[in-house]
Amino acid sequence: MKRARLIYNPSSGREEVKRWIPRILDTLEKSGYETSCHATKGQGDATFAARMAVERRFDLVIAAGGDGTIYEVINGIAEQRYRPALGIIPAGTTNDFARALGLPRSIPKAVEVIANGTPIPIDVGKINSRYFINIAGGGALTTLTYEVPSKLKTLLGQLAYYMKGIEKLAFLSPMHIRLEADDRIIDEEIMMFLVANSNSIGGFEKIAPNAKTDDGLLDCIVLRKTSLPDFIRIATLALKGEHVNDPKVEYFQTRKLVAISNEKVKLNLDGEFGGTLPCTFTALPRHIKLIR
Ligand SMILES: Nc1ncnc2c1ncn2[C@@H]1O[C@H](COP(=O)(O)OP(=O)(O)OP(=O)(O)O)[C@@H](O)[C@H]1O
Repeated sequence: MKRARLIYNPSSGREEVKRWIPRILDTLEKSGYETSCHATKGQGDATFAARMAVERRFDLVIAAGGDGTIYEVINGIAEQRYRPALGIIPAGTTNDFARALGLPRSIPKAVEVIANGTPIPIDVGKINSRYFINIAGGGALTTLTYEVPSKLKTLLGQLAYYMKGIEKLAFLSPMHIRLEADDRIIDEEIMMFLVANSNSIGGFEKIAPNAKTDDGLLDCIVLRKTSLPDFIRIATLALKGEHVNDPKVEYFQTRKLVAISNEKVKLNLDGEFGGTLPCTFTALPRHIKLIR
């Protein structure tokens, strides 16, 4: 039998994944996987567990949780020479990456996909010595995702993010950042920059409309200095993917992006705190095999 390691975060989303474990194990067994489980205990544990699964040569690693759990699992696998196939069970609050890939958001259906799907290569973003699979960013509002307490997400789901977003709007301010891409340099005050591997970010499904998870490119969105009303107007356009034509927005694709600032710009990697600038983003083309 093939061997699978299920790494699940019992605190993700509405804390539902635990009750599905017997069903998950049963479905995987029927499709030929002998599966063992690891429940994460806190920050960094999913990375550690994924690294162990690589060392022990598992055929498949399944990340069950939110985008933060997937991020941690990716960071345990991406740097290794042997990289098991990856399965995703979306059990978080926003589940951006699962949404971008069109994976079912119901836990039993997602397990069926893992049991019967095929491994497809996908790109991974590298930033200094860390990895991200969906989205990275810096500047105003990008600290939002890791500032929302887990308990509030359990209680309110995605609404918890919107509440925090509204609270943070009052403190919106630009930062001077220099961005060096393959074909351009932006060196000015900006509100935020995003570097995307997929088109779904924070529940907005058209924020990087040309992004593909296997094109070896990073999709960058830069929002220039704006007033609060302009910011809200552009966020509204972003719901329909129309923000990319706005003069305040620069949208481009690149293989590499260098970001530098004299200010303390915090980075967000797949929703988690990822250190501060300076940094270099690169795309690792088709680096991980994802079952879908
Ligand atoms: N047993 C645990 N108890 C509390 N927190 C945990 C536990 N295991 C992992 N974590 C933390 O959970 C965070 C990741 O949560 P995850 O992204 O999976 O779910 P979420 O935050 O509900 O969903 P989303 O990212 O979609 O909003 C990580 O910061 C990790 O450190």
